[in-house]
Amino acid sequence: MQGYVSLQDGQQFAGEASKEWEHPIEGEIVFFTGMTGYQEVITDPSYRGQIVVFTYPLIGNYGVNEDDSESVKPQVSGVIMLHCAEFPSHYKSTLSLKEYLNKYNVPYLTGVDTREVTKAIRQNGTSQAVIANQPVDCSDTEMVGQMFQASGDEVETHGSGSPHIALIDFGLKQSILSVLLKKGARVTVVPFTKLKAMKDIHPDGIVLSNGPGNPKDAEHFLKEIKHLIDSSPTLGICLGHQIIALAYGGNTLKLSFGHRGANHPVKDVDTGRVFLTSQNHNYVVDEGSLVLTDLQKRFYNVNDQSVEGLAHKDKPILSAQFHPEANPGPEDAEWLFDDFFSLISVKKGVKAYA
Ligand SMILES: NC(=O)CC[C@H](N)C(=O)O
Repeated sequence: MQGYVSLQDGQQFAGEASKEWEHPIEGEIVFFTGMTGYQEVITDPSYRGQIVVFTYPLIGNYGVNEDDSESVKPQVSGVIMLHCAEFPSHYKSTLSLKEYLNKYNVPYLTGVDTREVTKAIRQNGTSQAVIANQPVDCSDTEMVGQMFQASGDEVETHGSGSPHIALIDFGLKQSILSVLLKKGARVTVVPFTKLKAMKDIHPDGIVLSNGPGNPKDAEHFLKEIKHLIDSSPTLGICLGHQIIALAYGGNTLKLSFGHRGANHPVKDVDTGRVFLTSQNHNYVVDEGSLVLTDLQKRFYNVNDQSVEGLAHKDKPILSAQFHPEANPGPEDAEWLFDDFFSLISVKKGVKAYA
């Protein structure tokens, strides 16, 4: 069955539809350049409300497994591929990608010239788009804020180790929780809408998670977040990093087409080291706005020089626009969690956590 993805600027791209849809499906269209990692991308809550174009021509060749999801179900609004493997091959695979997407009713197109779509997004910027069985005029569709749909509802504690981390959930990836537990921490996940619970938690450190949408959607929570992180070692990841910048008086801007992939080079201003990172973001901290704040640039993107992380001038606060928890992508930046744990130990006056 014929399917189309229509962009807001009027461009349309044809492919094979996964089924006949009752209604057109809207979303913000973005592209991901990694060769692998489709399961993590599709289930990452930061992609909520987005239609993801996979630029690598063959997707789904190792299937979908029980271990690699970043949340309990797919989060994307739609998927655009050139080829999607019918017969995956991997010892862990339990479903083909098509079976998985169909199981959760996620609309997808195959047979689309994904590189042409990517060129269109690169030329005109990220925009709203529509998937349907016919070309659609979507010039007046508007982006819908997703932050309130992506985070969990309950305050939950995992593990029994140390330090005790409060992980503020804006739509968190399971990998952030997994890395913290792997490093021995006890983690209390606190939905960002339940910050009042923090008064009974007394964590040794705070992690602000990733999440979907515009960081400015969290503006009503900034005062409370600043109050919490002012007195606690803090690590912000992706949306969490952007929220730290906003909380301390900085600004965020929208990139033309975002960074999404598994090989984005980042330079550490402190050490001069360059390392490869996993990324997924539309927004960045406006470097010029940092002069008005007590934050300084700690990392930057080697490709476009944009801000990739911050450190507070006096307080134990660190942040990364990239994903130190990887998944998908390289684990080269996992040491950032160790640096964060060191900030906690210094604050507590002990040598280091295991
Ligand atoms: N992965 C994330 O946390 C993404 C942050 C934010 N939604 C952005 O697109 O920039």
